[in-house]
Amino acid sequence: MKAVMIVNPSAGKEKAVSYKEHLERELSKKYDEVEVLETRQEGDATKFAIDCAATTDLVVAMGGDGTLSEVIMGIAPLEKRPTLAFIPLGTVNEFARALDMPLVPEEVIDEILTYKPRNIDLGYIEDQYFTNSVTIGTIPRAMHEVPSEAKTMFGPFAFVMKGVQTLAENENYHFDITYDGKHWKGEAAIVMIGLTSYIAGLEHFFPNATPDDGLIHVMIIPELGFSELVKLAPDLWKGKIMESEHVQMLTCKTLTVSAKEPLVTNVNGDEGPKLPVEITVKPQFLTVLAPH
Ligand SMILES: Nc1ncnc2c1ncn2[C@@H]1O[C@H](COP(=O)(O)OP(=O)(O)OP(=O)(O)O)[C@@H](O)[C@H]1O
Repeated sequence: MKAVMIVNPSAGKEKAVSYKEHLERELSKKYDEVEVLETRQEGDATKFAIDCAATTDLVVAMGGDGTLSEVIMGIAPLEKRPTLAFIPLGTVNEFARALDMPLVPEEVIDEILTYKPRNIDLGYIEDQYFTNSVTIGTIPRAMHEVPSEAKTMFGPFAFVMKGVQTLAENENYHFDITYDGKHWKGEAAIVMIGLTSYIAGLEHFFPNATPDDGLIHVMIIPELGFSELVKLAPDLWKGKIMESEHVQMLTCKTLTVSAKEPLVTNVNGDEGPKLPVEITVKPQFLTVLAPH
């Protein structure tokens, strides 16, 4: 059996290289051959994943959510997809959180051979696969403006601070949403779309979502005045935002989103395609190693 490690040496405060040998040793206990490939630039992880897919049983992405997305972009379209594993070295690590993995890389490496294969859903937006979230509106626009030094210093909190600040700016967009043949039209500040319970590192965003339920979960958040925002913030932290009278929740398998305004999506924390977009879910599409 063969395993391939795809390592982004620049990820997570550049600690990837020090974990590399540890993981290689661990995988060698089970796999006859372990190959280590280091990325140098954007696109390498996708290319490596495509090149090795036909001849490997396991691909391990070692980096942040960006590296993971690149590996998934490589293997998802293939007919024969190797099993995927992930060592979380990024700032937010939405995917690891959604799968209940420890966020300490050493722990994941120590436990990886005990993890079980689990078939998880993938989302598909235009020509791109995603594991966790698509966000549209004020917060995602602000996410693209968070400087990388702030991400390094404050981690997910940097996104939350920027998000709350932006919500209070009172911007609204005119959305037109079709979901499984039904229709929603109205003004909103943000549309959050998730496959799992986590968005931007916040647990319980979609408390009922599991990574393999075959559903797209949607939350539509209207424009909020400062006082409403202050009232809503604790609910957001406690995972009770969906009980708020202010937000609208939907679940579906296919979704199209357009808006009067020229908005750009944020896919798993990175800039994604412009509206209009079509989003579908590919149920239990990818096999990943997870703690349970
Ligand atoms: N050797 C390299 N040097 C610099 N950048 C690289 C290298 N290899 C890959 N990259 C790019 O680094 C980008 C960021 O990687 P990734 O998201 O995995 O880590 P991160 O930024 O630390 O994590 P997070 O996004 O969670 O903060 C990827 O989009 C990838 O294309």
